Amino acid sequence: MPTLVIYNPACGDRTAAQFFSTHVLPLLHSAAIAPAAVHATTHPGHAAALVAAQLDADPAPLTVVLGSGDGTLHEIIEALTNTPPAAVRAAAAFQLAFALVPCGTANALYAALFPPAPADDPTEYRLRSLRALLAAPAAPARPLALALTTLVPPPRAAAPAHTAVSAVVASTALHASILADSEALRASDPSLARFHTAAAQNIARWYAAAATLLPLRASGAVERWDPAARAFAPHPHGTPTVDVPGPFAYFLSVVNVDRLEPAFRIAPAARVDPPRGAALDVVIVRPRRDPAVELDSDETRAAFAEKLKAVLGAAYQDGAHLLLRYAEDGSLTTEGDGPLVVEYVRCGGWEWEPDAIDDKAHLVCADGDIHEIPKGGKATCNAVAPKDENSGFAVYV
Ligand SMILES: Nc1ncnc2c1ncn2[C@@H]1O[C@H](COP(=O)(O)OP(=O)(O)OP(=O)(O)O)[C@@H](O)[C@H]1O
Repeated sequence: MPTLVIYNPACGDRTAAQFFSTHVLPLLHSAAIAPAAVHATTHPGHAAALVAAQLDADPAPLTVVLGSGDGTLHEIIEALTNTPPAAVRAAAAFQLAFALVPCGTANALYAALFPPAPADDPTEYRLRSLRALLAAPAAPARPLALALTTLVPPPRAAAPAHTAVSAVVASTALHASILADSEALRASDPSLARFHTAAAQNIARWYAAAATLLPLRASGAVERWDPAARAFAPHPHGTPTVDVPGPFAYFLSVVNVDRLEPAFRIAPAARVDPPRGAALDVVIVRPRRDPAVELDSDETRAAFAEKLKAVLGAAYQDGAHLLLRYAEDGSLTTEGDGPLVVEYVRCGGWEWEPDAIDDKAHLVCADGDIHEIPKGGKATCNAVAPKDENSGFAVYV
């Protein structure tokens, strides 16, 4: 199987080149793996073009040793899914297996596949996927599910639908707004502090939209997490789709991961109770479930924003946000049997139809890329899995 080595020298703290020359390339050499080529990317889109060129020249199963964050991985997966190289189209299937070397800022997929422990040696920790490649075929690569989000224009619109491809996250509401605003702030604030600025700008916002959850292919139902039983159970309102009226504060789905940063375990069951087949774990917060929310006013939204901050803070406490409930007065508690603050569901997909008047509800985030739903349109997101173990994308774990 040919092996291509690609790293993004500009990602994270910009140390990928040094890490590759000091650790990755010597390790490949000592394992007698001679890469077909070693590339440092020079611009956005470069990694995808390099992989496409390799697959066009030779559509055989390919291994890519990839030094990057989630963004470069996303770029390769989206490009190959939406526009497979001609030779791959002719072969009707391909397998691309990654050995990931985390060099980005968040590295959500890597952190989910290799949850960090305090005792980890930092260098060895970053070499775990590469070591799994070297141990293959004892440990074959693990297939990745994908979330395909189609931005559907209104009926009779001239523009074609666009499909975004995620290997980590597909979101709307707060998460999409933070990503969009932090990108706009990048020029004035290149530090990570821009994410906090963007969060503060959006935390009190509610998003006017209607969502529908689509059933899992495996069970034919939408499932809802029961924190007391620590298990999913069929959603009580499933028929088999579940209508979820807005407004929303938070709406985020993940695929392949239980976390978006090493400690931010927003969808813990994705690891402790992984889905069988293609599935999305969706985390929803809707302000109208809060007994203290009666009127919609600035004060109400400001008070609810504090609760949302507490929810997201609890996600850093080993996924404790799923235990939060409303007391009768709307305060947050982990006692009693009040309504759960977070609705955590597992489903085959979702639809999101924003109200025309709410511009921010039209934003969709796919692995960090921001897309806009055309006015009068909607977003439809579906989980898909490789059709067999010899096709699609996989990661050495
Ligand atoms: N030489 C380059 N210069 C600038 N940008 C590049 C270069 N090569 C790739 N890119 C782009 O850099 C972007 C960010 O890369 P990546 O996601 O790998 O790192 P990150 O943002 O630091 O990490 P994470 O996604 O884990 O937070 C990608 O969208 C990619 O297209």
